[in-house]
Parts: sequence; structure tokens; C-alpha cells
Amino acid sequence: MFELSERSAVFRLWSKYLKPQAGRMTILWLFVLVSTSLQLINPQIVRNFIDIASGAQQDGELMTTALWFIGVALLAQLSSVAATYLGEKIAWRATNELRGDLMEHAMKLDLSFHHQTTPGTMIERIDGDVTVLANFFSQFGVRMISNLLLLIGMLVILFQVNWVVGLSFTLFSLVSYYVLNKMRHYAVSRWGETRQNSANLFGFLEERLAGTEDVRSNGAAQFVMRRLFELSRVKMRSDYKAHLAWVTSWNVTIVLFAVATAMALAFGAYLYWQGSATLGTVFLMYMYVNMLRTPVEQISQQIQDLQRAQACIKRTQELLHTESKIADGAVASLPAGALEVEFANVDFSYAEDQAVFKGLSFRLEAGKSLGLLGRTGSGKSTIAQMLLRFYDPSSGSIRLGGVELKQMSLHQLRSKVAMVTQDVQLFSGTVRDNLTFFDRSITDQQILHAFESLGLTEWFQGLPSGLDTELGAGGAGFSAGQAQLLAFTRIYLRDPGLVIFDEASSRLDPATEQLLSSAVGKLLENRTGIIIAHRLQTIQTVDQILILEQGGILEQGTREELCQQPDSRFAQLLQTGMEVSFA
Ligand SMILES: Nc1ncnc2c1ncn2[C@@H]1O[C@H](COP(=O)(O)OP(=O)(O)OP(=O)(O)O)[C@@H](O)[C@H]1O
Repeated sequence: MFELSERSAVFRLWSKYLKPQAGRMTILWLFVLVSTSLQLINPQIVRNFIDIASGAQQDGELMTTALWFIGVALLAQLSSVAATYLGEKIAWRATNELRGDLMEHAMKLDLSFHHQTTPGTMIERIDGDVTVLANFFSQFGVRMISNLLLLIGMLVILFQVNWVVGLSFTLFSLVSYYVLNKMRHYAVSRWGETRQNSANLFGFLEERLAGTEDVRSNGAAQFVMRRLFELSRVKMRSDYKAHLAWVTSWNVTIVLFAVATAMALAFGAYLYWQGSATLGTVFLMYMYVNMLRTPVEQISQQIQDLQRAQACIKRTQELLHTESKIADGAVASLPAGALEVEFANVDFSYAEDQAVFKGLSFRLEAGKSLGLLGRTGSGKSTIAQMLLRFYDPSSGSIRLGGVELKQMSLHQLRSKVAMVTQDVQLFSGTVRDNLTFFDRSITDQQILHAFESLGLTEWFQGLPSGLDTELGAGGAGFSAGQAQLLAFTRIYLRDPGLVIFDEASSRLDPATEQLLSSAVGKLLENRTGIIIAHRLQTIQTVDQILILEQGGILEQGTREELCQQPDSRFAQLLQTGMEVSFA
């Protein structure tokens, strides 16, 4: 855990994200100050107007005063609109940059971090917290100062009218600030509860809808509905309390300021009868007291925003200071073409007391292919993830092309190693976008050439709109087999030296199966390949076979070597069928 002074964290954020917008910030301040001053001036013009109209003031003309009023009111509104526009713009720029930095940082963090942090939490960090910071970035200082100035200005003018009036409304402002803060605090804690209950309900719905097949096939619909009603009931109760708290705080505010208006009118009537105030001055007092509400509310709101922002800044800084367990290396150039893979005495565990590998050693020559077999949980996928350096071994070393992975730059490593996972991730967008990841330097010709080289041209021609075929969210509309074909093409375009293929365990139709196995063959030409196999058919053509068991290697050799040993696990597999033994 990092330990940072909160204040320095705030200044660091401000200086990083607001300094580049210093010019805009200055203009924003100007607009806010102009709008505040004009708001203070306008009631004075109204006073003059009333005093001229009632004959209490001799010099001055009604028409000119009215025009002044309109002009000042218009200018105040325009400055306020301009300040809002600029404030929003500054906030968006700053928060977009912060969001980008957080996302970039999150993508560099190792997989153990991502396994411990749910996607929901990450969304809350990268978007939720940053959205809260938006107001704080652009508005906090400006709104605090301008509202304080407005409040002080109005109280000073009220003191000038009469010191008792000034003192009374200063006390009133302090009391109403205190009450508002208390009410708001109460309402906010209620809202916090409803947000948590909403999150629980949404999380429940998302999980159940995603698993709708299992829910229905297991006859669990009744259970789901029952739980839904329970969660809805909890949410309804907290919503009800939150709304009640909000309505109460709203009404208390109305009552408070109604009392203030009554006080202003009573003071006004008294001073008027005494002859120490004109009708215009009474109205001026009335207007200022009515206007008091805005700065008092705004200051209390800003203080509350500051408290929320502090919590968000702390979490944001924590994320930005979380270091990846995977340190970047320096070696930035590996030879072109196929790369040799070597595991030397590798120990690894996800959790401290549960070793996945103990002293795992094997070597795969450059350009050769390895079929990786083993029971579920024997560590096949872990080998692939370690080769991509999503995890580092606790001891021993892994080398690629003779270079230790830890020494290698991550960028170089991940451009040299490619993996097709069991569950290929496709994104909503066109087939082209899914192949190039929006890299516009990859031309359509290159993509078509990749299809041709992998023997997929005919398949590609069957797509309704070719490269422009749209995929739904999560690749909806494409089968697992088709997704793998796209993944192969992605890899072909990147031209890595090592390809790891985690075969889909789901059954594919024979035509797609045939297409896939021929594409695998073509993809592996002049590359080193590791195939995590779930079917014997897939490893018919591999050069080496390695069977994992209990943290180490059970058997290793060429297909022929293993077949010639009748008591080998591989020979048994051939006899019984792999699915039976590895089920
Ligand atoms: N992120 C993780 N955190 C903790 N333990 C994990 C994690 N991923 C895998 N494991 C554990 O590590 C062991 C090896 O898992 P791995 O996924 O590599 O096996 P596998 O042979 O690929 O299995 P399968 O054939 O089911 O895909 C298993 O015991 C698994 O439970």
C-alpha cells in the first residue's frame, strides 16, 4: 500500500491534468468573477429603479435604469453560460486524459491483479471515480471562491444597510450551512446504500441472464425469480428511504429560506416605518436574502464534492501506483523466424502452498511443434500464459530464442508470441476491425493474402459483407470455430515466431474442423508451435508430445516413440480415446 499525503496527491493531479489548460482556466476564472460581480450589482439597480419610481430618489431615469438592469442581467447570464461551457470542456479534457492513463496502466498490470479485481471494480475505478473527479477538476476552486465572494459581498451590503440586519443574516447563513450539511450528509449516506443495492441487483441480473441456458436447463428459474424479488425488495426499501431523506432535506431548505424571507420582510417593514430605509432598500434586502440560498447551498455542495473527490483521488492514486509484478526487460530484438522454447527447472504456483510446476524442464527446437496433453488442471494453459509473461516462474528460467523472458521487452515478447485461446475474444465491429485491431496501416490486400495463405479464401467469401461484415457485441453471430479462424488470421498478420494454440474443447462441425486443422498446419509453417490438445486428432502431425501430470512431465517424446511403448499413457490414450482418460 502506498502512503501519500492527500494534499500533495490533489496538487499533483491538478498540475498534471490542468496545467496544460492554464489559458482556459484563466478565462474561466474571469467569466466566473464577472458573473459573480454582476449578480451583486443587479439588486442595486432594482433598488434605484424602485426609488426613482416611488420618488425617493430624484436623479436618474426609469428607462435608463431598466435598460441597465436588462444589460447587466444578460451579461451575467452570458458569463455564467460561458463559464459552464468552459468548465465542462476543461473537466472533460482532464478526465479523459486521466481515464486514458488509468486504462493504459490497468492493461499493463499482471494477470494476478486482474484476477483479484473484478471487471465491475475496474469500471468503477476507471470511469466512476473519474466522473466524480470531473466536477472537482474544473469547478471546485472556481465555485468555492466565487460563491464565497458572492456570499461575503451580499453580507457586506446587508451590513451597510443596517448592522443588525447584516449580523442576523450572517448568523442565519452559518446556521443554514450547518443544517444543510447535516441534511446532505444524511441523504448521501442513504444514496450510498441504494447505489450498493442497485449494484447488487444489476450484478445478479447480469450473471443470471448470462447463464440463462444453465438456469433454464436446471429448472432454476423459480429460484432466480425468488432471489430477484428479494433483491428488489431490499432495493425498494433503501430507495424509499433515500427519496424520503432527499425530500425532507429539500423541504427543510425551503422552510429555512422561507424563514429568511420573512425575516427580511420584517426587518424591511420595521426600517421603512422608522424612515431609515427606502422602499428600494427594502426590496434590495429581500433580493439579497433570496439570493443567499445559492452560495450557501453551493459551498456545502462543493465541500461534499471535495470529500467524495478525496476518496476517489485516493483510489485513483492507489491504482496508478500499483506496480505490475511483471517488470519490463531490455532486450528489444529477437531474431526473425521460428524461435526455440526452453523451460529450465521452472517452479510456479498461483497460491503459495499449491505448486502447479515443480522443476519443469523441456526444450522445443525452433520450427518444431509440440502437442501438450494432460488432465484438466495439469497446467497446460499456465505454460502458455507463462510464455506470454502473464506470470513469472518463482524459480528457474524460461527462454525464447535463447533469451530469458525476464530480460526481454514485453512489447517485443508479445509481438513474437501469439496465442489462440479456447474462447477467442471478438469485439463488436467489422471483421476488418477484429483482424487489425483498428491498425489502419494493415491493408485489405494484406488481409486477403492472409486468408489465402491459410486456405480460408472460400470461407471468407461466404461472409455476407466480406471484411465489412458486422459482428455483434462479444462476436455474436460467429461460432467458436469461426472465431478461431479469425484469430488465426490475426496471428498470420502479426507474423510471430511462436504460436500457441489452445484448442477449443467444444465440438465443431466436421467442415470447420477440417478448415481449422489445415489452417493450423499452414500457420505453423516456419514457426514454432505449441498445441494444447483436447482431441488426439489435433496432434496427429506434431513433432513432439508432452504429457503433464502433478506439476511435472509424465511422458515426453515423438509420437512414434510413445506409441512404441505399450504401457505409456499415450499408447493407452490411443487405445481408449483421449476424452475417456482425460475426462
Ligand atoms: N488464476 C488462477 N489463480 C489460481 N489458480 C489457478 C489460476 N489459473 C489456474 N489455476 C490453477 O492452476 C492449475 C493449472 O491450471 P491450468 O488452467 O493451467 O490447467 P489446464 O491443464 O490448462 O486445465 P484445462 O485443461 O482445464 O484448461 C489448476 O489447479 C488451476 O485450478
